[in-house]
Amino acid sequence: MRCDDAGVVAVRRVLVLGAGLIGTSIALALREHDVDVLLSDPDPAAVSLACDLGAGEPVRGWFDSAAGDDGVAPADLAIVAAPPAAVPGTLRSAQDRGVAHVYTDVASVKTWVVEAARTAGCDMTTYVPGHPMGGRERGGAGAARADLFLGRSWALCESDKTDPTAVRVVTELVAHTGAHPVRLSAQEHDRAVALVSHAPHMAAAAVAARLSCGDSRALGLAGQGVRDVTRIAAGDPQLWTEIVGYNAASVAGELSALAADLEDAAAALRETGANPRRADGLHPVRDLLLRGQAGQERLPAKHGFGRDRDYTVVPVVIPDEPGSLARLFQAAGAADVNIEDVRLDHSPGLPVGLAQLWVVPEAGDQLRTILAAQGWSVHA
Ligand SMILES: NC(=O)c1ccc[n+]([C@@H]2O[C@H](COP(=O)([O-])OP(=O)(O)OC[C@H]3O[C@@H](n4cnc5c(N)ncnc54)[C@H](O)[C@@H]3O)[C@@H](O)[C@H]2O)c1
Ligand SMILES: O=C(O)C(=O)C[C@]1(C(=O)O)C=C[C@@H](O)C=C1
Repeated sequence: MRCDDAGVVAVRRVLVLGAGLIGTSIALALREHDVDVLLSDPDPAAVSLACDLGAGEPVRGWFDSAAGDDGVAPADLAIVAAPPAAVPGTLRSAQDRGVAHVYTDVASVKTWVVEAARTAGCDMTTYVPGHPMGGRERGGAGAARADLFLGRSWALCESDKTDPTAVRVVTELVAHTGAHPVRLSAQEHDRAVALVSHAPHMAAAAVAARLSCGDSRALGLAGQGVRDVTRIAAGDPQLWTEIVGYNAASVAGELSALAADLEDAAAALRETGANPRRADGLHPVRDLLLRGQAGQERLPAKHGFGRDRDYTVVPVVIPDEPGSLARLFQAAGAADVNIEDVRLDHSPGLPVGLAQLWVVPEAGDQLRTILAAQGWSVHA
């Protein structure tokens, strides 16, 4: 790490402890800034996949060479990217071995993690508790993306014990990922994420859980609405049980308020079902819908100074038959267009699906023209 006269730090070497979705995504973003990244994980397959994806180099064995035992200098920063319950122990062990000058974590809950770290005897001066507000419903290194945090908020929950240089180092990390640092206390953080992340996750799970009772004909009618509302319900139940369990009181409060709103709406609908002519019967329903619309409008489009990487989406209707997606990819490849991302929507029973190809804007028109000329059903 270099620190100039103005106190600006340069992070050169980072150790990522936990090569899953978040650890590998951070590593990929750091590699784009030529930061040296070492990766470690109790699961060797996770490290191997992350390294193959270009996220960095493996630390030999679990912590081996980063421990300083064999003369390797401590990293500028160690990032604990493990599930919340594992953070305090991993941090303490890393600090005991002196693997880095500064430490941070990415756990989705902060009050419990910080208290547990303190109780475990961690050095709180070099530790900056953090939480990037970018993620996905799929875990593991295979789901990692370098741009996962672009334009997102990244909570930093330092205390008055935290060394200001440590905060500067972690702020530099956040800047490398394209995220925007938001400084707040661990308690403020946990109340905020109960509202904007943890309760929404439980609500999505509740909606998705209803689908497990639906018959397949009903599910066959599913459009984009239910997919939008339930996307995050695909997240890892083990991880999310930990997350909401460590933020229990705040999440419970949000869920009770949500349940009360839904119960009011259900009561009004029951009443309307029984007395369809009562003019004011649907007032609670309309009120909830209006408040819902107003709440949704209050969400900032994106936070911070960064802009999401611009992509053009090319929607193509493809037949639901073996090899059609492969042929579509081949056609894009032959047109020399790189597919940055792909989304597939397909309702069971329908003979076609919708493939949405994400490409850089300058390639969009070219891809549309070439695919259409080859007979693909390309849409605007
Ligand atoms: N998934 C999200 O959208 C999201 C977003 C922001 C923050 N987070 C937080 O990031 C952390 C990691 O979540 P993820 O989604 O990357 O999960 P993940 O399952 O993709 O990866 C977690 C990795 O941690 C490893 N691990 C387990 N115990 C460990 C230990 N003691 N030391 C080091 N590594 C260990 C696992 O082997 C796994 O590879 C969690 O604390 C989570 O709360 C998740
Ligand atoms: O976009 C998603 O898939 C997420 O769920 C990301 C999300 C969230 O916004 O709630 C989930 C958990 C995190 O701790 C941070 C971000």
